Amino acid sequence: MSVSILGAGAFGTALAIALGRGGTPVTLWARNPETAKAMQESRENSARLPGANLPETVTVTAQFADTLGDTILLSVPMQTLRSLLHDHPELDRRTLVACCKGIELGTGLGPVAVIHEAAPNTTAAILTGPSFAADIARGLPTALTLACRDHDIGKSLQQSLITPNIRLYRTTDTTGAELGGALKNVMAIACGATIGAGLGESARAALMTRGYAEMNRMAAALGAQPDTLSGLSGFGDLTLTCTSEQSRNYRLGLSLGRGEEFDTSITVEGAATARATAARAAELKTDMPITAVVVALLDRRIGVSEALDTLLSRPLKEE
Ligand SMILES: NC(=O)C1=CN([C@@H]2O[C@H](COP(=O)(O)OP(=O)(O)OC[C@H]3O[C@@H](n4cnc5c(N)ncnc54)[C@H](OP(=O)(O)O)[C@@H]3O)[C@@H](O)[C@H]2O)C=CC1
Ligand SMILES: O=C(CO)COP(=O)(O)O
Repeated sequence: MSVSILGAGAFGTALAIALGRGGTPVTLWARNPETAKAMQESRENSARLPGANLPETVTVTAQFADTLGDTILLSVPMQTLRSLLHDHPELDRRTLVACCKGIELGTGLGPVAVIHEAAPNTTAAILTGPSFAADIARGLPTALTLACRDHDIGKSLQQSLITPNIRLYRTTDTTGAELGGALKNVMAIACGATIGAGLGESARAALMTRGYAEMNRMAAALGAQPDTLSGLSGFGDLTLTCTSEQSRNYRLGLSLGRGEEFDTSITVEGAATARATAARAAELKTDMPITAVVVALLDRRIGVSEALDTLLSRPLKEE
């Protein structure tokens, strides 16, 4: 069994290291030939995941034709997933596992739905849940969710993708799994902004809890199974991302709260996802006040204190 990983960013590289360390032959595809050559020679991704060595079982290449292994993981940012599939029609008719977390701007779709649209003869799955690339690469223990609507293919992927430090739980609810991974990033921006502005940990706990309720409302509106969001892909990842400075989404929030600039070259999925989700929520007439406030913060239409005031001044209701 071989695995190909398309996208040699922090997460793709970390997954390659974990799988390769477990003895699986891995081909890691970087779109930039110079990046691929440097990684293949130095056995490190110095730009995105410095300090983690690639095992001998991992080959890095920019030749797309070399990357069509038994199992294909797509580890590119959400807003580039459709163009990757469009540029490589040979990915159709295969089993593809999305490793990205987000909602597509313009369509309001998550990764599995985008794969189904762009490569209609594909079996799509998603690997999601709480894990920082650096933790995976260091061999620290993690537990993730593998979601695939086809039960048998999901079972086989679960077997192929476990590693000594990645334990996988399985579900057929791809809608719930992809929503949890996408929306927790929006909540992490809100929580980072709250802490950055010095509004305190009590406010963060309130935001996480009400954010979780908001995530569940959207999940219900889109037909997800009611308990999926209480698992690793929802509650688990929300907890990790809203409380750790390792999270880029949380760090963007911190910068907003402190009134500092943030490096726009860093992948922060929650920004586009907040906008895409706010638009989808309006269509579905689903109340998502924290998401709306995050969009207003990102657009610099309001500051953090005003954002919290907006949330606290909403009509009183039952929990
Ligand atoms: N980092 C983490 O801890 C985790 C990340 N994820 C998710 O993984 C996904 C990827 O994030 P991450 O790896 O961290 O991001 P990075 O910013 O580290 O890397 C993104 C990678 O995607 C590549 N890329 C961008 N656009 C394209 C494209 N059109 N075609 C091919 N490759 C492309 C980039 O290539 P180039 O270098 O040439 O620009 C780069 O290698 C995100 O959805 C994220 O939420 C999930 C769990 C943990
Ligand atoms: O998804 C992640 C942890 O599960 C990584 O979070 P960030 O993209 O915010 O760094």
